[in-house]
Amino acid sequence: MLSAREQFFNSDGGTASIGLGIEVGDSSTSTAGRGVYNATTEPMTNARSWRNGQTNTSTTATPAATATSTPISAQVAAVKQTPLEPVEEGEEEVHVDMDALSNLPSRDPVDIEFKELSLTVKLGFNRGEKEILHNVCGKFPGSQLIAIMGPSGAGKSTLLDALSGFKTTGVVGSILLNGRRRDLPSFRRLSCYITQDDRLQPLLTVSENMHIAADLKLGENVSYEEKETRIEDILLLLGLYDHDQTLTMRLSGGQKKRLSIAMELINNPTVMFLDEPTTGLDSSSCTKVLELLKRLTSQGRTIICTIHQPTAKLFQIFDQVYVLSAGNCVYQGGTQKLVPFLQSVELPCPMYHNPADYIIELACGEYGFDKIDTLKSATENGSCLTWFNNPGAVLRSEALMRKYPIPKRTKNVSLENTSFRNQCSVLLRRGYIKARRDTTMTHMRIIVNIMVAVLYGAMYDHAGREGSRVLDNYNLLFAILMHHSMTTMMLTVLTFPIEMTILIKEHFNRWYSLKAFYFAMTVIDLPITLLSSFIFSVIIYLWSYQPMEWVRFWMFFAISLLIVFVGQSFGLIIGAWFDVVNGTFLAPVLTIPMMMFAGFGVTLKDLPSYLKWGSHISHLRYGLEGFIGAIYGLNRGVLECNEAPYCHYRYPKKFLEEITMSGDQFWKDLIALCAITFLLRLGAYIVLKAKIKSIR
Ligand SMILES: Nc1ncnc2c1ncn2[C@@H]1O[C@H](COP(=O)(O)OP(=O)(O)OP(=O)(O)O)[C@@H](O)[C@H]1O
Repeated sequence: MLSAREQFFNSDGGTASIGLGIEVGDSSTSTAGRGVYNATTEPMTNARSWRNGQTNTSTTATPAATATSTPISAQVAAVKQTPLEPVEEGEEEVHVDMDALSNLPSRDPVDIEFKELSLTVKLGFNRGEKEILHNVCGKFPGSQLIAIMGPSGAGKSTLLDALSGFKTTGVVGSILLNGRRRDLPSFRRLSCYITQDDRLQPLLTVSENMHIAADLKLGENVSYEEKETRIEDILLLLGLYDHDQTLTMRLSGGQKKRLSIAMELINNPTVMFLDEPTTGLDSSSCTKVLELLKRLTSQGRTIICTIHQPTAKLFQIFDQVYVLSAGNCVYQGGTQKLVPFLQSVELPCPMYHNPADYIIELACGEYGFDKIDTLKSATENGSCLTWFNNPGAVLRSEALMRKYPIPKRTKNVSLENTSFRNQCSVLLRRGYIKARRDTTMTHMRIIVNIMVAVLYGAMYDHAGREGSRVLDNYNLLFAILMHHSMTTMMLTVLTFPIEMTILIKEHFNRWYSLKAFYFAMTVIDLPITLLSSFIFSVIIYLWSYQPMEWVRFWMFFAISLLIVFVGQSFGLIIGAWFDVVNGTFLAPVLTIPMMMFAGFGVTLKDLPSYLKWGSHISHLRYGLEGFIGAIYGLNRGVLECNEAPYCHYRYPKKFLEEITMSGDQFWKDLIALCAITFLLRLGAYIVLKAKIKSIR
């Protein structure tokens, strides 16, 4: 059976019935002749009533048909009075404590105004630029829930990014906050940005996530009791109190969305930007999330969301709507004023048609592109305030500036709310909880190291002391290098992009500085790196019968550890800049030249002179040389020869000569590996910083 909308568009030019008791005319360009709302008709608020089949099947709009349906005003009142949708069968009941809201301090409203705002992006080398927003204007009054709507690709997220300050490159035009030019660092202190995808730590419980957020956002000066009270209040308010011990990864989509909001509410932002908070949620969860946001505006918060195509019921929850079409504004004003606006431009909304759907259809150009121009000129690309709920009450810039002055920026004060020391210690705590629970990163690393060591041990049993198996031992040392280098590098390449998405959100919302993140990430990984490398080294060293001298073992372990660090740092650089797919391709490809320059297949002496430089940058070369120094250097004595009648490399010196290594380069190799690790770590930090900058 065709939906009402499909029937509407399937009409073949003449008068067609849409099965709702409405007659429609030529559906392609004109609305003339249709049943339409007039300025005095209230918009339909509960689209479900007709979508669920409570429709009149007669083919003409009759007074009787409308009289039998619930009066629209009654539906509006019902929607407005019901704080939460009744819980349907099988649906989780959300316990919301409205009193908790009163414990959150109120805020002076922040009014956002933008004028002649354009945003241009670069399309890449030699491919020019593209303007996404075209001189749009607008005004988002304080204490309101505002929807940015529009067809896909209209520029909703881009506008949100520009207004929140998430994107600064290519933005031209002015953005005013309570009449004053936006000072981005000050504004970031007042606002938060909640991304469309829930970038949450999956292995932490709701309570742990909230405590980490509180410790990072409120700092040491707020007492533990105060933080507890605030967390409790917010969890009660958002209906998450009963789930505080649930792991985040086990939460439903709606709960995750609410947790994202809860975590940002901790420091009570005045302006909240949410990118598609309803995407992926069922209609009941959508309503709950939007109603919660609506409640939050009552304390002075301005909440701006992008939304695709809300149902009539969701649309009604918003105070104001800003509709974009291909980077231009086609409507700005109250949700209740949309129908009268459409009528004023002679594009009346068909009766029983969700006005939100209709304006999107117009914005898509479904009724002709000339209609988009009409709408754009009627709204003056966002400058027109006529359709605001109460245009007379919208304060002018000068009045706003006096009434609600935005706190000025204090020079040389960092953006984060807490000290570097506090950020590091909280991030280390979070890292510790994650490491304890993360079976992939922690347990598997240990298990894989044990398994590979056992496998190598079985294959190269006795190779370390036997004169006839020196070449086998040489192969083993190179295989160990490859294991240390590749496993850690690939693990980082695969896991860091996920961490990166969380970092981008939290860093933008001023939870911590990049330095603190980087420091904590480096430190938190040390114990597991040390442990897994140590276990590996002990097993393989003993099983392959390497020389039983402490000094040689520590030399062997030191080189192993440094190779792990180099591999990790290399993985970090790749993981910070590239996505998983490209990173997985690039990491092994970049390792191959390092292998070639290691002096393993082709001795260093035989490398062509024009390729010699390669051996100086290859960490595998220093690793191999260091291993050889540890195992065959330090004037090692004559090897046993039990497994063959003739042992060509019984004298280690002979072997060293053959592979053109002196065996006394250990300290040089150690220093070179330390230097490479340091440079790569520094490089990874710079790449990470550049990546974050490039996104913005
Ligand atoms: N960095 C970029 N380079 C090139 N084009 C871009 C870039 N960022 C955005 N765009 C383009 O700008 C337009 C608007 O993108 P935006 O993500 O703001 O749309 P949207 O309205 O939020 O869409 P959706 O609802 O589908 O998320 C799209 O055509 C998109 O392809």
